[in-house]
Amino acid sequence: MRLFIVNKRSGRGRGKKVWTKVRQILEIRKIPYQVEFTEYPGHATEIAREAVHSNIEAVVAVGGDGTLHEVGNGLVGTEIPLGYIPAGSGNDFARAENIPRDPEQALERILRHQVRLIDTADLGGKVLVGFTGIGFDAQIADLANKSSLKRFFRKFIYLVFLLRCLWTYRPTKVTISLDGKSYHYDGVWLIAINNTSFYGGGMKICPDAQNDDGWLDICCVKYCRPRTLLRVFPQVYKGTHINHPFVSIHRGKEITVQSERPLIIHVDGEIYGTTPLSVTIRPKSLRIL
Ligand SMILES: Nc1ncnc2c1ncn2[C@@H]1O[C@H](COP(=O)(O)OP(=O)(O)OP(=O)(O)O)[C@@H](O)[C@H]1O
Repeated sequence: MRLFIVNKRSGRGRGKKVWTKVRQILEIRKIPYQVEFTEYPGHATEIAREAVHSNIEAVVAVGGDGTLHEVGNGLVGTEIPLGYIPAGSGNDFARAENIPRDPEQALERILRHQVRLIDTADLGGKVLVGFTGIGFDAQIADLANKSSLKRFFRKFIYLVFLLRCLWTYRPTKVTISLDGKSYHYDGVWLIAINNTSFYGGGMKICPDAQNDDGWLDICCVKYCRPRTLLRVFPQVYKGTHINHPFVSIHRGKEITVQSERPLIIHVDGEIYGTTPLSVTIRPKSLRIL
């Protein structure tokens, strides 16, 4: 029996539509299932944690990267595999894992039940499944999520706040420690610490990141003027931004980020807190389908 954890609100209601389609297929094909709907932030983790003690063969997250993150947090370190049917607006984990956006095809992949072990990373309490952003990008995500203009601008809300923050954001001094070695950077715009290559709805911020190689990839953007950042920005969708001198790429297993002033952090697309941050890789700690 598979348990589906559905965030009906994900993707501005896409979660509900996707689940209706998945449920129809399960019923037509007489495939037994259980379903639980999330009612508040953190609920998906609670449901997944409880499922670990029952006779469930897989837990399937239906939602965006936030829902995947929460279910992953409930299953990490256990024998129960995580399936994913993307229904969010970003769907960066699905992009990295080549999980089809079409619910029927995504379900087909789950039913094949081919288990793969992936890395996660410990943040001291929570676990990162896909990606983390610190600084400029997290600030944009925070403002966009809180904004009442969200309904009006929909997915373009990030672009609106990107343009606004470009002229108001204050780059700062940051120290990144990687497995004991420290890098001091001034004028830092953002630091991404990624297990998978994508974030922000298709930005290939750490193009070489692989979630089963035992490493976390880091992209640090620093020392550049807003105009330059804006000019180079489209290249992040191809991953070619890494060739610019103001972009530094690193890899590490134990990473700490300290900054002159507290910087906002997002983890798998949801606001997590502020710096300092410590991240430690947990190799092959999550089973996925
Ligand atoms: N019933 C609910 N009401 C309010 N928030 C919820 C509810 N259920 C889940 N959530 C929260 O909604 C957050 C966002 O969900 P999710 O990431 O799945 O969708 P999304 O933001 O539309 O997609 P994406 O992250 O791909 O853009 C989750 O992290 C979760 O904490």
